[in-house]
Amino acid sequence: MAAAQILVADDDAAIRTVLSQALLRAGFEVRVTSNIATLWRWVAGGEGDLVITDVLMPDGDIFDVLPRMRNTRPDLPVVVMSAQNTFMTAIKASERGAYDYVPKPFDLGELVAIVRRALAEPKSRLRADATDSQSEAMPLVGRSPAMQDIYRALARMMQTDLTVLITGESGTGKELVARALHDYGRRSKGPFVAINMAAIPRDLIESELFGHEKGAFTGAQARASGRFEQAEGGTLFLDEIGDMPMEAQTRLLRVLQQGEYTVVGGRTPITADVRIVAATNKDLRQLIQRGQFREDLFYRLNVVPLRLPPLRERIEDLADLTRHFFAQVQNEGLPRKTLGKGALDVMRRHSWPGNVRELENLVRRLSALYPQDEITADLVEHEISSDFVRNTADEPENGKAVDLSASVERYLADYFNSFGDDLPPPGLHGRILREIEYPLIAAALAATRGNQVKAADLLGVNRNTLRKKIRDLDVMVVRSIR
Ligand SMILES: Nc1ncnc2c1ncn2[C@@H]1O[C@H](COP(=O)(O)OP(=O)(O)OP(=O)(O)O)[C@@H](O)[C@H]1O
Repeated sequence: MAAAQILVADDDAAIRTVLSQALLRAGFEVRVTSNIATLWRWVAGGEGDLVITDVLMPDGDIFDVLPRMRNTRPDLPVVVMSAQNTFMTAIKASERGAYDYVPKPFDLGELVAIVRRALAEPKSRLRADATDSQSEAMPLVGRSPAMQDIYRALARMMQTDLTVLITGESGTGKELVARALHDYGRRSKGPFVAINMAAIPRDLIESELFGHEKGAFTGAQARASGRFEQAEGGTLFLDEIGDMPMEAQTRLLRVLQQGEYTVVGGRTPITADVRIVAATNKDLRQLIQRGQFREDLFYRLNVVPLRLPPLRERIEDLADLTRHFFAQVQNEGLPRKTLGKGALDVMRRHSWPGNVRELENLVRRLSALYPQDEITADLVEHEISSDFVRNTADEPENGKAVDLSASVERYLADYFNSFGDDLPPPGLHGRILREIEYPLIAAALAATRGNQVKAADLLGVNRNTLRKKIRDLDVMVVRSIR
Protein backbone atom coordinates (compact mmCIF):
# COMPACT_ATOMS: atom_id res chain seq x y z
CA MET A 1 0.00 0.00 0.00
CA ALA A 2 1.26 3.48 -0.86
CA ALA A 3 2.45 5.61 2.08
CA ALA A 4 -0.16 8.05 3.36
CA GLN A 5 0.49 11.64 2.36
CA ILE A 6 0.52 14.29 5.08
CA LEU A 7 -0.03 17.96 4.22
CA VAL A 8 1.78 20.28 6.64
CA ALA A 9 0.96 24.01 6.81
CA ASP A 10 2.91 26.35 9.09
CA ASP A 11 4.51 29.73 8.49
CA ASP A 12 7.42 28.80 10.75
CA ALA A 13 10.12 27.16 8.59
CA ALA A 14 11.72 25.42 11.58
CA ILE A 15 8.45 23.69 12.48
CA ARG A 16 7.93 22.62 8.85
CA THR A 17 11.41 21.07 8.80
CA VAL A 18 11.15 19.28 12.14
CA LEU A 19 7.70 17.95 11.33
CA SER A 20 8.50 16.73 7.85
CA GLN A 21 11.65 14.96 9.08
CA ALA A 22 9.73 13.18 11.84
CA LEU A 23 6.90 12.21 9.48
CA LEU A 24 9.26 10.99 6.76
CA ARG A 25 11.12 8.92 9.36
CA ALA A 26 7.78 7.43 10.42
CA GLY A 27 7.22 6.30 6.82
CA PHE A 28 4.82 8.98 5.54
CA GLU A 29 4.98 11.09 2.41
CA VAL A 30 5.02 14.81 3.25
CA ARG A 31 4.17 18.10 1.49
CA VAL A 32 4.76 21.38 3.25
CA THR A 33 3.47 24.90 2.72
CA SER A 34 3.63 28.19 4.60
CA ASN A 35 0.17 29.47 3.67
CA ILE A 36 -3.50 28.61 3.72
CA ALA A 37 -4.11 29.31 0.02
CA THR A 38 -1.78 26.49 -1.07
CA LEU A 39 -3.13 24.14 1.57
CA TRP A 40 -6.68 24.83 0.39
CA ARG A 41 -5.67 24.24 -3.27
CA TRP A 42 -4.21 20.84 -2.34
CA VAL A 43 -7.21 19.83 -0.24
CA ALA A 44 -9.76 20.98 -2.84
CA GLY A 45 -7.76 19.09 -5.49
CA GLY A 46 -8.17 15.85 -3.52
CA GLU A 47 -4.54 15.63 -2.43
CA GLY A 48 -3.30 14.40 0.95
CA ASP A 49 -4.65 11.88 3.46
CA LEU A 50 -4.27 14.08 6.54
CA VAL A 51 -3.56 17.73 7.32
CA ILE A 52 -1.43 19.14 10.13
CA THR A 53 -1.85 22.88 10.30
CA ASP A 54 -1.07 25.93 12.37
CA VAL A 55 -4.00 28.26 13.18
CA LEU A 56 -2.75 31.72 12.25
CA MET A 57 -0.90 32.10 8.98
CA PRO A 58 0.01 35.23 6.99
CA ASP A 59 -2.97 34.81 4.67
CA GLY A 60 -5.61 33.97 7.25
CA ASP A 61 -6.99 31.92 10.10
CA ILE A 62 -7.43 28.18 9.59
CA PHE A 63 -10.66 28.22 11.59
CA ASP A 64 -12.26 30.29 8.80
CA VAL A 65 -11.34 27.60 6.26
CA LEU A 66 -11.91 24.45 8.31
CA PRO A 67 -15.71 24.24 7.81
CA ARG A 68 -15.16 24.54 4.04
CA MET A 69 -12.53 21.78 4.17
CA ARG A 70 -14.91 19.58 6.18
CA ASN A 71 -17.67 20.12 3.60
CA THR A 72 -15.40 19.37 0.67
CA ARG A 73 -13.48 16.48 2.23
CA PRO A 74 -15.42 15.14 5.25
CA ASP A 75 -13.09 12.13 5.48
CA LEU A 76 -9.91 14.18 5.72
CA PRO A 77 -8.60 14.37 9.29
CA VAL A 78 -7.20 17.78 10.22
CA VAL A 79 -4.87 18.14 13.21
CA VAL A 80 -4.61 21.73 14.41
CA MET A 81 -1.52 23.08 16.22
CA SER A 82 -1.48 26.35 18.04
CA ALA A 83 0.67 28.39 20.38
CA GLN A 84 -2.38 30.35 21.55
CA ASN A 85 -3.30 27.56 23.92
CA THR A 86 -6.53 28.99 25.20
CA PHE A 87 -9.76 27.22 26.01
CA MET A 88 -11.35 28.75 22.92
CA THR A 89 -8.65 27.41 20.59
CA ALA A 90 -9.34 23.88 21.79
CA ILE A 91 -13.09 24.40 21.59
CA LYS A 92 -13.01 26.05 18.16
CA ALA A 93 -10.81 23.27 16.82
CA SER A 94 -13.36 20.75 18.05
CA GLU A 95 -16.39 22.74 16.88
CA ARG A 96 -15.04 23.39 13.40
CA GLY A 97 -14.40 19.70 12.99
CA ALA A 98 -10.67 19.27 13.58
CA TYR A 99 -9.66 15.71 14.41
CA ASP A 100 -7.47 16.86 17.27
CA TYR A 101 -5.80 19.93 18.70
CA VAL A 102 -2.16 19.94 19.76
CA PRO A 103 -0.80 22.87 21.78
CA LYS A 104 2.68 24.14 20.87
CA PRO A 105 5.33 23.26 21.85
CA PHE A 106 4.40 19.66 21.16
CA ASP A 107 6.01 16.30 21.55
CA LEU A 108 6.93 14.89 18.13
CA GLY A 109 6.30 11.30 19.19
CA GLU A 110 2.86 12.23 20.42
CA LEU A 111 2.04 14.04 17.19
CA VAL A 112 3.11 11.07 15.04
CA ALA A 113 0.96 8.81 17.26
CA ILE A 114 -2.04 11.12 16.69
CA VAL A 115 -1.42 10.98 12.91
CA ARG A 116 -1.35 7.16 13.00
CA ARG A 117 -4.51 7.04 15.10
CA ALA A 118 -6.36 9.45 12.80
CA LEU A 119 -5.41 7.50 9.67
CA ALA A 120 -6.61 4.25 11.26
CA GLU A 121 -9.96 5.80 12.26
CA PRO A 122 -13.03 4.47 10.38
CA LYS A 123 -14.10 7.11 7.86
CA SER A 124 -17.65 7.27 9.22
CA ARG A 125 -16.26 8.47 12.56
CA LEU A 126 -14.47 11.35 10.89
CA ARG A 127 -17.62 12.36 9.06
CA ALA A 128 -19.59 12.76 12.30
CA ASP A 129 -21.14 16.20 12.33
CA ALA A 130 -19.56 19.04 14.21
CA THR A 131 -21.91 21.65 15.63
CA ASP A 132 -21.36 25.23 14.73
CA SER A 133 -21.77 27.13 17.95
CA GLN A 134 -19.88 30.36 17.43
CA SER A 135 -19.56 31.76 20.92
CA GLU A 136 -16.47 33.85 21.46
CA ALA A 137 -16.86 34.25 25.21
CA MET A 138 -13.95 32.90 27.22
CA PRO A 139 -15.34 30.99 30.17
CA LEU A 140 -12.08 29.45 31.35
CA VAL A 141 -8.92 31.45 31.78
CA GLY A 142 -5.34 30.11 31.99
CA ARG A 143 -2.81 28.76 29.52
CA SER A 144 -0.67 26.58 31.79
CA PRO A 145 0.11 23.08 30.48
CA ALA A 146 -2.20 21.67 33.17
CA MET A 147 -5.13 23.77 31.91
CA GLN A 148 -4.35 22.94 28.30
CA ASP A 149 -4.73 19.26 29.15
CA ILE A 150 -8.12 20.11 30.62
CA TYR A 151 -9.16 22.07 27.49
CA ARG A 152 -8.18 19.21 25.22
CA ALA A 153 -10.05 16.71 27.34
CA LEU A 154 -13.10 19.01 27.37
CA ALA A 155 -12.97 19.52 23.62
CA ARG A 156 -12.99 15.75 23.10
CA MET A 157 -15.96 15.34 25.43
CA MET A 158 -18.10 18.14 24.01
CA GLN A 159 -19.78 16.02 21.39
CA THR A 160 -20.44 13.06 23.69
CA ASP A 161 -22.84 12.31 26.52
CA LEU A 162 -20.23 10.52 28.63
CA THR A 163 -20.53 10.85 32.40
CA VAL A 164 -17.76 13.04 33.79
CA LEU A 165 -16.36 13.16 37.32
CA ILE A 166 -14.56 16.41 38.11
CA THR A 167 -12.27 16.37 41.13
CA GLY A 168 -10.25 19.20 42.61
CA GLU A 169 -9.89 21.34 45.69
CA SER A 170 -12.53 23.88 46.55
CA GLY A 171 -12.46 26.92 44.25
CA THR A 172 -10.53 25.31 41.39
CA GLY A 173 -13.37 25.85 38.91
CA LYS A 174 -15.24 22.54 38.98
CA GLU A 175 -18.66 24.12 38.49
CA LEU A 176 -17.30 26.39 35.76
CA VAL A 177 -15.96 23.37 33.89
CA ALA A 178 -19.27 21.55 34.28
CA ARG A 179 -21.05 24.57 32.78
CA ALA A 180 -18.55 24.79 29.91
CA LEU A 181 -19.14 21.11 29.14
CA HIS A 182 -22.83 21.88 28.88
CA ASP A 183 -22.68 25.27 27.13
CA TYR A 184 -20.33 24.09 24.40
CA GLY A 185 -21.66 20.55 24.10
CA ARG A 186 -24.48 19.12 22.08
CA ARG A 187 -26.97 19.52 24.93
CA SER A 188 -26.46 23.28 25.12
CA LYS A 189 -30.05 23.97 24.05
CA GLY A 190 -31.32 21.90 26.97
CA PRO A 191 -31.30 22.98 30.64
CA PHE A 192 -28.28 22.95 32.95
CA VAL A 193 -29.47 21.99 36.42
CA ALA A 194 -27.13 21.99 39.42
CA ILE A 195 -27.68 20.43 42.81
CA ASN A 196 -25.29 20.61 45.74
CA MET A 197 -25.47 17.53 47.95
CA ALA A 198 -23.86 19.33 50.88
CA ALA A 199 -26.41 22.15 50.85
CA ILE A 200 -29.60 20.06 51.10
CA PRO A 201 -30.82 18.28 54.26
CA ARG A 202 -29.94 14.62 53.88
CA ASP A 203 -33.48 13.30 54.17
CA LEU A 204 -34.68 15.58 51.36
CA ILE A 205 -32.03 14.69 48.79
CA GLU A 206 -33.91 11.79 47.21
CA SER A 207 -37.08 13.77 46.67
CA GLU A 208 -35.04 16.78 45.44
CA LEU A 209 -33.36 14.55 42.87
CA PHE A 210 -36.20 12.33 41.74
CA GLY A 211 -39.31 14.29 42.77
CA HIS A 212 -42.13 12.93 44.89
CA GLU A 213 -45.76 11.96 44.60
CA LYS A 214 -48.41 13.65 46.67
CA GLY A 215 -48.45 12.06 50.15
CA ALA A 216 -45.13 10.23 49.66
CA PHE A 217 -44.05 11.45 53.10
CA THR A 218 -45.32 13.81 55.78
CA GLY A 219 -45.38 17.31 54.30
CA ALA A 220 -45.57 16.14 50.67
CA GLN A 221 -48.84 17.94 49.96
CA ALA A 222 -48.56 17.93 46.20
CA ARG A 223 -46.60 16.14 43.50
CA ALA A 224 -43.22 17.83 42.98
CA SER A 225 -40.78 17.45 40.10
CA GLY A 226 -37.18 16.52 40.85
CA ARG A 227 -33.93 17.74 39.33
CA PHE A 228 -33.77 14.75 37.00
CA GLU A 229 -37.06 15.81 35.44
CA GLN A 230 -35.99 19.47 35.32
CA ALA A 231 -32.73 18.52 33.57
CA GLU A 232 -34.49 16.45 30.87
CA GLY A 233 -32.66 16.86 27.57
CA GLY A 234 -29.81 18.71 29.29
CA THR A 235 -27.15 18.25 31.95
CA LEU A 236 -27.50 17.48 35.65
CA PHE A 237 -24.56 18.71 37.72
CA LEU A 238 -24.22 16.78 40.98
CA ASP A 239 -21.94 18.94 43.11
CA GLU A 240 -20.25 17.62 46.28
CA ILE A 241 -21.22 14.08 45.28
CA GLY A 242 -19.15 12.74 48.23
CA ASP A 243 -21.87 14.08 50.54
CA MET A 244 -24.63 12.05 48.93
CA PRO A 245 -26.36 9.77 51.46
CA MET A 246 -26.14 6.01 50.86
CA GLU A 247 -29.82 5.47 49.96
CA ALA A 248 -29.68 8.22 47.35
CA GLN A 249 -26.47 6.69 45.99
CA THR A 250 -28.26 3.39 45.46
CA ARG A 251 -31.05 5.16 43.56
CA LEU A 252 -28.58 7.12 41.45
CA LEU A 253 -26.69 3.96 40.61
CA ARG A 254 -29.91 2.42 39.33
CA VAL A 255 -30.48 5.41 37.03
CA LEU A 256 -26.97 5.14 35.66
CA GLN A 257 -27.34 1.40 35.11
CA GLN A 258 -30.85 1.31 33.70
CA GLY A 259 -31.42 4.84 32.38
CA GLU A 260 -34.65 4.95 34.42
CA TYR A 261 -35.85 6.23 37.78
CA THR A 262 -39.02 6.35 39.84
CA VAL A 263 -40.18 9.36 41.82
CA VAL A 264 -40.33 8.96 45.61
CA GLY A 265 -43.62 7.28 46.40
CA GLY A 266 -44.21 6.48 42.73
CA ARG A 267 -44.09 3.22 40.80
CA THR A 268 -43.87 3.93 37.09
CA PRO A 269 -40.30 4.00 35.84
CA ILE A 270 -39.42 7.18 33.95
CA THR A 271 -36.73 7.20 31.28
CA ALA A 272 -33.98 9.72 32.02
CA ASP A 273 -32.44 11.63 29.12
CA VAL A 274 -29.86 13.48 31.19
CA ARG A 275 -26.12 13.85 31.01
CA ILE A 276 -24.53 13.50 34.43
CA VAL A 277 -21.55 15.59 35.46
CA ALA A 278 -20.48 15.08 39.08
CA ALA A 279 -17.90 16.93 41.15
CA THR A 280 -16.18 16.50 44.48
CA ASN A 281 -13.36 17.97 46.51
CA LYS A 282 -13.18 14.82 48.61
CA ASP A 283 -11.15 11.70 47.99
CA LEU A 284 -13.87 9.29 46.90
CA ARG A 285 -11.55 6.29 47.15
CA GLN A 286 -11.03 7.11 50.81
CA LEU A 287 -14.80 7.43 51.29
CA ILE A 288 -15.19 4.01 49.65
CA GLN A 289 -12.69 2.55 52.12
CA ARG A 290 -14.63 4.06 54.99
CA GLY A 291 -17.83 2.56 53.65
CA GLN A 292 -19.36 5.97 52.91
CA PHE A 293 -19.41 5.81 49.13
CA ARG A 294 -20.50 2.97 46.87
CA GLU A 295 -17.64 1.61 44.83
CA ASP A 296 -19.94 0.54 41.98
CA LEU A 297 -21.36 4.08 41.80
CA PHE A 298 -17.83 5.50 41.74
CA TYR A 299 -16.98 3.46 38.65
CA ARG A 300 -20.23 4.47 36.94
CA LEU A 301 -19.46 8.14 37.57
CA ASN A 302 -15.74 8.01 36.87
CA VAL A 303 -16.19 7.20 33.16
CA VAL A 304 -14.18 10.30 32.28
CA PRO A 305 -12.15 11.61 35.25
CA LEU A 306 -11.08 15.26 35.13
CA ARG A 307 -8.74 16.52 37.84
CA LEU A 308 -8.58 20.28 38.19
CA PRO A 309 -5.16 21.25 39.54
CA PRO A 310 -4.96 23.65 42.50
CA LEU A 311 -3.84 27.17 41.62
CA ARG A 312 -0.45 26.70 43.31
CA GLU A 313 0.31 23.95 40.76
CA ARG A 314 -0.34 26.31 37.83
CA ILE A 315 0.91 29.57 39.22
CA GLU A 316 1.80 30.65 35.67
CA ASP A 317 -1.96 31.26 35.19
CA LEU A 318 -2.01 33.85 37.94
CA ALA A 319 -1.34 36.87 35.71
CA ASP A 320 -4.05 35.93 33.18
CA LEU A 321 -6.55 35.19 35.91
CA THR A 322 -5.82 38.40 37.78
CA ARG A 323 -6.24 40.46 34.60
CA HIS A 324 -9.47 38.61 33.88
CA PHE A 325 -10.94 39.35 37.32
CA PHE A 326 -9.88 43.01 37.27
CA ALA A 327 -11.62 43.36 33.89
CA GLN A 328 -14.67 41.58 35.25
CA VAL A 329 -15.06 43.86 38.28
CA GLN A 330 -14.53 46.88 36.05
CA ASN A 331 -17.38 45.69 33.82
CA GLU A 332 -19.50 45.54 36.93
CA GLY A 333 -18.87 49.23 37.53
CA LEU A 334 -15.98 49.19 40.01
CA PRO A 335 -13.08 51.58 39.32
CA ARG A 336 -10.21 50.53 37.07
CA LYS A 337 -6.98 49.55 38.91
CA THR A 338 -3.46 48.74 37.87
CA LEU A 339 -1.06 46.44 39.69
CA GLY A 340 2.14 48.05 40.94
CA LYS A 341 5.64 46.66 40.60
CA GLY A 342 6.16 43.46 42.55
CA ALA A 343 2.46 42.97 43.31
CA LEU A 344 2.20 39.91 41.09
CA ASP A 345 5.35 38.47 42.68
CA VAL A 346 3.73 38.73 46.10
CA MET A 347 0.72 36.90 44.72
CA ARG A 348 2.91 34.23 43.13
CA ARG A 349 4.50 33.49 46.50
CA HIS A 350 1.13 32.88 48.16
CA SER A 351 -0.09 29.26 48.30
CA TRP A 352 -3.77 30.00 47.47
CA PRO A 353 -5.52 27.43 49.65
CA GLY A 354 -8.85 28.81 48.39
CA ASN A 355 -7.63 28.57 44.77
CA VAL A 356 -9.20 30.69 42.01
CA ARG A 357 -12.11 31.71 44.23
CA GLU A 358 -9.65 33.18 46.74
CA LEU A 359 -7.94 35.13 43.96
CA GLU A 360 -11.27 36.39 42.63
CA ASN A 361 -12.28 37.56 46.12
CA LEU A 362 -8.92 39.25 46.64
CA VAL A 363 -9.31 41.20 43.38
CA ARG A 364 -12.82 42.21 44.40
CA ARG A 365 -11.62 43.45 47.79
CA LEU A 366 -8.69 45.32 46.27
CA SER A 367 -11.00 47.00 43.74
CA ALA A 368 -13.72 47.91 46.20
CA LEU A 369 -11.86 48.83 49.39
CA TYR A 370 -8.96 50.97 48.22
CA PRO A 371 -9.34 54.39 46.60
CA GLN A 372 -5.87 54.48 44.99
CA ASP A 373 -5.56 53.56 41.28
CA GLU A 374 -2.39 51.59 41.73
CA ILE A 375 -2.46 48.46 43.90
CA THR A 376 1.00 48.20 45.41
CA ALA A 377 2.84 45.05 46.47
CA ASP A 378 2.47 46.09 50.13
CA LEU A 379 -1.28 46.41 49.78
CA VAL A 380 -1.55 42.95 48.26
CA GLU A 381 0.66 41.54 51.01
CA HIS A 382 -1.54 43.20 53.64
CA GLU A 383 -4.80 41.93 52.12
CA ILE A 384 -3.54 38.37 51.71
CA SER A 385 -2.28 38.17 55.29
CA SER A 386 -5.38 39.77 56.85
CA ASP A 387 -7.55 37.33 54.88
CA PHE A 388 -5.45 34.51 56.36
CA VAL A 389 -6.02 35.85 59.88
CA ARG A 390 -9.77 36.18 59.19
CA ASN A 391 -10.00 32.58 58.01
CA THR A 392 -7.97 31.02 60.78
CA ALA A 393 -9.75 33.02 63.47
CA ASP A 394 -12.75 30.72 63.05
CA GLU A 395 -10.67 27.64 63.72
CA PRO A 396 -10.67 26.20 67.23
CA GLU A 397 -8.32 28.00 69.62
CA ASN A 398 -7.14 30.36 66.92
CA GLY A 399 -5.44 27.67 64.89
CA LYS A 400 -3.58 26.02 67.77
CA ALA A 401 -3.51 22.23 67.71
CA VAL A 402 -6.87 20.89 68.88
CA ASP A 403 -7.36 18.20 71.49
CA LEU A 404 -6.99 14.84 69.73
CA SER A 405 -9.68 12.95 71.64
CA ALA A 406 -12.15 15.77 71.07
CA SER A 407 -11.37 15.71 67.34
CA VAL A 408 -11.80 11.96 67.10
CA GLU A 409 -15.01 12.19 69.06
CA ARG A 410 -16.36 14.88 66.74
CA TYR A 411 -15.25 12.92 63.70
CA LEU A 412 -16.99 9.76 64.96
CA ALA A 413 -20.21 11.61 65.72
CA ASP A 414 -20.31 12.90 62.11
CA TYR A 415 -19.35 9.50 60.81
CA PHE A 416 -22.16 7.71 62.64
CA ASN A 417 -24.60 10.45 61.62
CA SER A 418 -23.76 9.94 57.97
CA PHE A 419 -25.35 6.47 58.17
CA GLY A 420 -28.61 7.80 59.58
CA ASP A 421 -30.43 4.98 61.34
CA ASP A 422 -28.03 2.31 60.03
CA LEU A 423 -24.70 1.23 61.47
CA PRO A 424 -21.41 1.70 59.56
CA PRO A 425 -19.92 -1.41 57.92
CA PRO A 426 -18.01 -3.78 60.28
CA GLY A 427 -14.29 -3.37 60.95
CA LEU A 428 -14.55 0.12 62.44
CA HIS A 429 -11.76 -0.33 65.01
CA GLY A 430 -9.16 -1.27 62.38
CA ARG A 431 -10.27 1.49 60.01
CA ILE A 432 -10.09 4.23 62.62
CA LEU A 433 -6.71 3.08 63.96
CA ARG A 434 -5.32 3.10 60.41
CA GLU A 435 -6.53 6.67 59.93
CA ILE A 436 -4.73 7.75 63.06
CA GLU A 437 -1.60 5.71 62.49
CA TYR A 438 -1.04 6.97 58.97
CA PRO A 439 -0.57 10.67 59.83
CA LEU A 440 1.34 9.69 62.99
CA ILE A 441 3.93 7.71 61.08
CA ALA A 442 4.08 10.20 58.20
CA ALA A 443 4.67 13.02 60.71
CA ALA A 444 7.42 11.08 62.52
CA LEU A 445 9.15 10.37 59.21
CA ALA A 446 8.83 13.98 58.09
CA ALA A 447 10.24 15.24 61.39
CA THR A 448 13.25 12.92 61.11
CA ARG A 449 13.65 13.68 57.38
CA GLY A 450 12.89 10.11 56.42
CA ASN A 451 15.41 8.53 58.79
CA GLN A 452 13.65 5.33 59.89
CA VAL A 453 16.02 4.63 62.81
CA LYS A 454 15.31 8.06 64.30
CA ALA A 455 11.60 7.82 63.48
CA ALA A 456 11.31 4.44 65.25
CA ASP A 457 13.09 5.95 68.21
CA LEU A 458 10.81 8.98 68.25
CA LEU A 459 7.70 6.79 68.08
CA GLY A 460 9.09 4.34 70.63
CA VAL A 461 8.57 1.32 68.40
CA ASN A 462 10.90 -1.32 67.10
CA ARG A 463 12.48 -0.61 63.64
CA ASN A 464 10.93 -3.74 62.13
CA THR A 465 7.54 -2.74 63.44
CA LEU A 466 7.93 0.68 61.82
CA ARG A 467 9.02 -0.87 58.52
CA LYS A 468 5.98 -3.17 58.54
CA LYS A 469 3.65 -0.27 59.28
CA ILE A 470 5.14 1.83 56.49
CA ARG A 471 4.49 -1.06 54.10
CA ASP A 472 1.00 -1.92 55.37
CA LEU A 473 -0.20 1.67 55.48
CA ASP A 474 1.51 2.57 52.22
CA VAL A 475 3.27 5.59 53.74
CA MET A 476 5.57 7.40 51.33
CA VAL A 477 9.09 7.83 52.73
CA VAL A 478 11.00 10.77 51.33
CA ARG A 479 14.58 11.06 52.55
CA SER A 480 16.02 14.52 52.47
CA ILE A 481 19.63 15.48 53.01
CA ARG A 482 19.82 18.75 54.79
N1 LIG B 1 -10.06 28.90 34.97
C1 LIG B 1 -10.88 29.85 35.43
N2 LIG B 1 -11.08 30.98 34.72
C2 LIG B 1 -11.90 31.94 35.18
N3 LIG B 1 -12.57 31.90 36.33
C3 LIG B 1 -12.41 30.81 37.10
C4 LIG B 1 -11.56 29.72 36.69
N4 LIG B 1 -11.60 28.78 37.64
C5 LIG B 1 -12.44 29.23 38.59
N5 LIG B 1 -12.94 30.44 38.28
C6 LIG B 1 -13.88 31.25 39.12
O1 LIG B 1 -13.56 30.97 40.47
C7 LIG B 1 -14.74 30.82 41.24
C8 LIG B 1 -14.79 29.43 41.84
O2 LIG B 1 -15.02 28.46 40.81
P1 LIG B 1 -16.06 27.25 40.98
O3 LIG B 1 -17.24 27.65 41.80
O4 LIG B 1 -16.32 26.67 39.64
O5 LIG B 1 -15.13 26.27 41.87
P2 LIG B 1 -15.47 24.86 42.47
O6 LIG B 1 -14.25 24.01 42.26
O7 LIG B 1 -16.78 24.34 41.94
O8 LIG B 1 -15.58 25.20 44.01
P3 LIG B 1 -16.31 24.37 45.19
O9 LIG B 1 -15.66 23.02 45.26
O10 LIG B 1 -16.01 25.20 46.41
O11 LIG B 1 -17.76 24.33 44.83
C9 LIG B 1 -15.91 31.09 40.31
O12 LIG B 1 -16.31 32.43 40.43
C10 LIG B 1 -15.33 30.83 38.93
O13 LIG B 1 -15.98 31.62 37.97
